[in-house]
Amino acid sequence: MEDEEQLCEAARNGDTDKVRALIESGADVSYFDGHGLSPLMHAAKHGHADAVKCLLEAGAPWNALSPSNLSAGDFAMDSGHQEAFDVLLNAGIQAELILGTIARRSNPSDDTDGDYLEDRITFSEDKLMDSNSKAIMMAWEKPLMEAHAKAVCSGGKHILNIGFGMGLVDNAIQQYAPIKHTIVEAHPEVYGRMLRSRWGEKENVKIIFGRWQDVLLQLESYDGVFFDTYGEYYEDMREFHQHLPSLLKPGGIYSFFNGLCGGNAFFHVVYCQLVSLELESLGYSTQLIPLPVKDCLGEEVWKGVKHKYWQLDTYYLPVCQSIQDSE
Ligand SMILES: C[S@@+](CC[C@H](N)C(=O)[O-])C[C@H]1O[C@@H](n2cnc3c(N)ncnc32)[C@H](O)[C@@H]1O
Repeated sequence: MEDEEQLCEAARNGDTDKVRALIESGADVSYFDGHGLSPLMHAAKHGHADAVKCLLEAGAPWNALSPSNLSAGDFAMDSGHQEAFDVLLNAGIQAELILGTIARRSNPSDDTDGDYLEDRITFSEDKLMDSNSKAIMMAWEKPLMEAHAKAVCSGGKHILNIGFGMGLVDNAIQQYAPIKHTIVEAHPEVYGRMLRSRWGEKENVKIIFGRWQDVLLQLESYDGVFFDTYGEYYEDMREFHQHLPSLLKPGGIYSFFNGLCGGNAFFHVVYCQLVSLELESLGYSTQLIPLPVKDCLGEEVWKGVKHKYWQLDTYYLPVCQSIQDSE
């Protein structure tokens, strides 16, 4: 048997001494066997936390995917192996904190947002699409947007929403009769549609047309802030978070669309933790409220949509507030 096949077998059996010896003799830790599984996936699937540690230390990629798009962390999670899961989660968080390989902008000149904002977009009753048939916003998210609106409106009557899209969250925010409801929208066609549907005439609404990055000086402090843009990266959201201390009043609530890595359950957990840690470093606590979404997401929803941006059964709605306020 090849060294790598032996490595998979040792990982599967939790024989850490053998795993170590094979690595020392040069076995490739990033090998995939005939089923497309790596030694790390075998160790994770069988809950051998020590073997998982050993393989990670030897450079096994924590985020490699099997042919069915599962990572080692998914295998540990699905089989209920908490210790192996925790080791992988920690490895994922550390790696993403340093490298940000999954959701971060890899090339600073790759300005997707710039392109998107110059694109033609298509409106229909149940979705808003970009020129590449990718969904900017979809009607199945309505209950989620209603829950976000409820959360951000619970802190007071001055509300800021970044990204109008289909106006689902803004319609829901209006139900709470805010004194002032500010909406920032950057796409000219979305903005045009807002004006045609008379959003600009509502007494309590102020529309600011432009990228949030470019209109920060026009913003004030709010009791509730919601962030949901499109065509941006995790890095942009992190940048937005740097402004929270001036955007959010004491006692205010912040929430954002939590679509981070919505195609893979384990990567999503990694990013939920990562964003919570990053917000914590800015002085905010994050509560993630689980909302089941399986029932509103049949296959037919995605007809004609190129990228299925959400594939998980549960949505975790973030509710963030200043740690001082929550104490
Ligand atoms: C996912 S949609 C928002 C959906 C909205 N939450 C709803 O309930 O319908 C994202 C919106 O953000 C806008 N957008 C994208 N980048 C932006 C930016 N940098 N600043 C402000 N708006 C932006 C897009 O044009 C789009 O209308």
